[in-house]
Amino acid sequence: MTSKEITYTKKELASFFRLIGGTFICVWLLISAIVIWDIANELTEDAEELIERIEAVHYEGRALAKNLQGVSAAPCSEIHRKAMLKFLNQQAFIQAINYSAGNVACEVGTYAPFDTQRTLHHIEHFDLTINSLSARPEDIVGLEVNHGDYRFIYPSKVSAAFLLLNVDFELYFDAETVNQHLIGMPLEHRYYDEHASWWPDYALLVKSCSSNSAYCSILTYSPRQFLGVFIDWIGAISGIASLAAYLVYRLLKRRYQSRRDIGHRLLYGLENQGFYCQYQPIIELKTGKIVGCEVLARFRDDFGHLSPYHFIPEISAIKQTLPFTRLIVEQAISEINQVAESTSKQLKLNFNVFPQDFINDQFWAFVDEVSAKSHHLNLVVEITEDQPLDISESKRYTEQAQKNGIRIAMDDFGSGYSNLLSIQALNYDILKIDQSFIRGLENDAIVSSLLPNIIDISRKYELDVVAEGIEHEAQRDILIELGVQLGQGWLFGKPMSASDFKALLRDDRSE
Ligand SMILES: Nc1nc2c(ncn2[C@@H]2O[C@H](COP(=O)(O)O[C@H]3[C@@H](O)[C@H](n4cnc5c(=O)[nH]c(N)nc54)O[C@@H]3COP(=O)(O)O)[C@@H](O)[C@H]2O)c(=O)[nH]1
Repeated sequence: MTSKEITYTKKELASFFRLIGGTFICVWLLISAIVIWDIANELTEDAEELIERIEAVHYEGRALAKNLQGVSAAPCSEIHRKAMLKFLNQQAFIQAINYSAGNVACEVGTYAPFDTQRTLHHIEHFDLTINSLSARPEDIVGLEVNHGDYRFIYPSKVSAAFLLLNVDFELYFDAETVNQHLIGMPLEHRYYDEHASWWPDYALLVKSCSSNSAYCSILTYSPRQFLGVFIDWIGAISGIASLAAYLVYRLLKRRYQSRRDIGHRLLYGLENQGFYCQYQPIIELKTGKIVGCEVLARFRDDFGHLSPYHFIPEISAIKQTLPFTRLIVEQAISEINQVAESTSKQLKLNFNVFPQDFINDQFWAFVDEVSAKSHHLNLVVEITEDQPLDISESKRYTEQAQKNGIRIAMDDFGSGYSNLLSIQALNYDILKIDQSFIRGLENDAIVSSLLPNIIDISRKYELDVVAEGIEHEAQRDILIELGVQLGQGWLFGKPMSASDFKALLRDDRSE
């Protein structure tokens, strides 16, 4: 994985999930609008269809009645029956004609007697009788229409037209003087008996009136039906959305976890200002004068700070020592060169190098390049022998660096692999005594008893000595007595920002 792929922080994850939530709500609102629009469309079509059917029945019955009234033969005579049969054959819907007046009765066509009859209202000399209109189409027997002494029987498929899908409807006659309910559920009575008053009567209502006649229909979609459709949609969408959200969550979580991994944090930090510099003053012990500083790298990101003891070995493990050192040194030179310039001082700038980079041409090419720009600085490369050094290789680079005015310090002398052989072979300029020798110096700690010998060695090899980790004045005084020229430690200042270091330099009255 490259560092470019690792881009998720806690904040980014939160905004990502907000985005998913927002998208989900928007999609849901859009779908809701589409569903409502679709249901309203369907209702309108059904309402219009209902009107068309009732008009077709109305006109056919009316025309037939007119024709039959023109037959002058005696009711139920042979001629009358033949005429009824002839007219019946010309009808699109009517299935049977029944004549009944006084004690004369006859019929033509196929006619199944109705079990129950519900007579609807008288409209324009028309009596509509719906028989067994029920919610189940297979129960419908038919539709019976009365006109004077004639009765027309329509087949069940015509009645079925009134049983519109799954919606509540009302068909009514809306003439100037009459407003007559025909079939269906009268709107004004709907739900009032069955439901609590807070429950709305309908969620959607569509009205359609004929342009040829006074028939009108009203179709409504009850809240329950509406809810049912939504629940189906919610189920489907939520299922898909939950699955998608879960997959995205897994993906982000995996990335987030890998992002928390220290190696990834450091890689990301190298490209995104995760590292910054602090400076610890280096002091001339006798005078207290600040002669320079050591740059110490720091790291922080959205997950918090990491100690150098934690990230330095990791930088080495992920093979980023050179890019890391370049980043730190470039930043330090830029900041401290400015400090030196503004305080008119020539300063030592000590920086640490990994042993594996010490024998790398690229590293030295970089040092040459930056030293040319650092006019107010004397660069000191500190090398820790926490890994064995290839002495013969290192010698070549040490000599070249020294020719270029760069001084070489052995860091943390007395710890790691640092040894006397290396001092002899590598021609160092400076020896930095590890702080373990300074700790307890004022109390005659055992390790401190080695100090005079270390100082003798440094004299023998003409090395400057810097004592690290000086915390107390007593330690400083003993070191001065032993002849140590330079030192650093909390007594003089903890690692600090460039601006604090500048302020410290300005306050330095030791000169
Ligand atoms: N290759 C690089 N190594 C680096 C770099 N920056 C830091 N380091 C190495 O990390 C180790 C830990 O460093 P740090 O936590 O910054 O500790 C240093 C000082 O803060 C600390 N110190 C200084 N004075 C005192 C003191 O009086 N008391 C006390 N208890 N601690 C003190 O000691 C560390 C000094 O570091 P060094 O002189 O280099 O030994 C450490 O090994 C750093 O080298 C980097 O940029 N590159």
